[in-house]
Amino acid sequence: MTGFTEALARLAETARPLGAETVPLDAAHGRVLAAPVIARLAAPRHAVSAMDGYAVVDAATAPGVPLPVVGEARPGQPHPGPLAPGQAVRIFTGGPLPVGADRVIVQEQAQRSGDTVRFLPGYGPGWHVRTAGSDFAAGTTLLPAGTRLTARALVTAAGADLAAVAVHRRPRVAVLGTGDELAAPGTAAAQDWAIPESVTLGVAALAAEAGATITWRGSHGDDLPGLTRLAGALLPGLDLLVVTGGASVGAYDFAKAMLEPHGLELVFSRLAIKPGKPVWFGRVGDRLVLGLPGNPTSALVTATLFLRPLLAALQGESPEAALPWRRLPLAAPLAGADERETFTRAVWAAEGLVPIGNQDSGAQAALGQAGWLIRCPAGTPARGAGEWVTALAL
Ligand SMILES: Nc1nc2c(c(=O)[nH]1)N[C@H]1C(S)=C(S)[C@@H](COP(=O)(O)OP(=O)(O)OC[C@H]3O[C@@H](n4cnc5c(N)ncnc54)[C@H](O)[C@@H]3O)O[C@H]1N2
Ligand code: MOO
Repeated sequence: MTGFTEALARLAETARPLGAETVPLDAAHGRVLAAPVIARLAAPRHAVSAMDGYAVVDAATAPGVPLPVVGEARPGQPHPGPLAPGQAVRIFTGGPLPVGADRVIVQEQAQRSGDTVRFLPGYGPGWHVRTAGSDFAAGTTLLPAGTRLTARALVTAAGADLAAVAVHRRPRVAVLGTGDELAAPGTAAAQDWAIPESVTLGVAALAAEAGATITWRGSHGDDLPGLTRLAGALLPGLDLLVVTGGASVGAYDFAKAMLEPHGLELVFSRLAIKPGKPVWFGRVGDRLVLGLPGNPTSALVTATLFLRPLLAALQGESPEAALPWRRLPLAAPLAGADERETFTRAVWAAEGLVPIGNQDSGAQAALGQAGWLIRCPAGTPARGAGEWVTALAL
């Protein structure tokens, strides 16, 4: 069986970034840059005031000495002329510093009387000037390619005076659940032996959160010819097909078999991880296919561990960035791992991580509570409260 780290490496090698498109900044939130953001102008463009007050020539200013106020500077509206030593200009935050001025004294330290102003003793020490280019110079690379555009990064891109950015195309993803027993949520109670089809909803939501466009989501019974036809219909419009269930060794596990007539080439199959042993990944031509177990907890844990990095790689982002492991303390004992690397579901209590009591890979109630996954490499012994572990937010 293949280990977790090796499986992730093979997945990252197989997934090439999708092509680029240009989108306006309004539509760029959450997208991954295909080209760097380079500043089209400097910020600030000119020396500006950082406070509301008076611009002066420092060497010609002293406490208590009245200075004539010769004009006003506001953001976007400079004082037209230069400032002579011994003069002051009323200035507001962001206003351009008049030529000749080198300092701003805040208005709380000023006494204005008609057209003159005098300053209180101890008006220093701040000069309150942002020099031209002190944030960034024109031509500076502000965000490298591969950056996901967060709310914060959008401010940087807009501040660089870009109207639009080049980003990788969103992966087109279909999520197909398999199983005769599956019924649409809300309809299972009325059918003998049916269970609500819960998994594709969560997997599709996780994929959408990671930047995918969900082109199709649904389920199909365990009928090999029907599944083969459905896969054939879905694949041409996709970058990635995610199949849930039918991944194990049972007589009705058709997830891989349905793709064989379409030319499935497996990259890995069966992993030394718990949960998630039946996870598999492959290619059908230039389409990718990821198989997740049908058990709900297994499916969502393995979607976190494999689908998130896969979608990151398809969007030109580092796959490692999709799994930000952290070192955190335990607040309760943690069982050890056998020969399979184990991912234990946990919650965060005030003092640290507490493993959830029900670790069944078919669980749905415990899955809804779990906020963390604790990673235990194969052969890790049991650990106690206060020890530190590697964990990932789910
Ligand atoms: N003899 C063996 N049996 C099993 C093995 C094995 O190695 N040898 N592996 C086990 C492991 S581990 C897992 S995980 C499961 C996963 O099997 P499948 O991926 O083939 O999943 P299914 O059999 O289709 O379903 C398992 C379980 O989950 C329910 N399910 C499936 N799809 C959904 C869905 N969309 N929504 C809600 N629930 C779903 C299904 O009804 C089953 O109860 O295999 C073990 N067996
Ligand atoms: O590997 Mo299965 O996902 O343990 O239950």
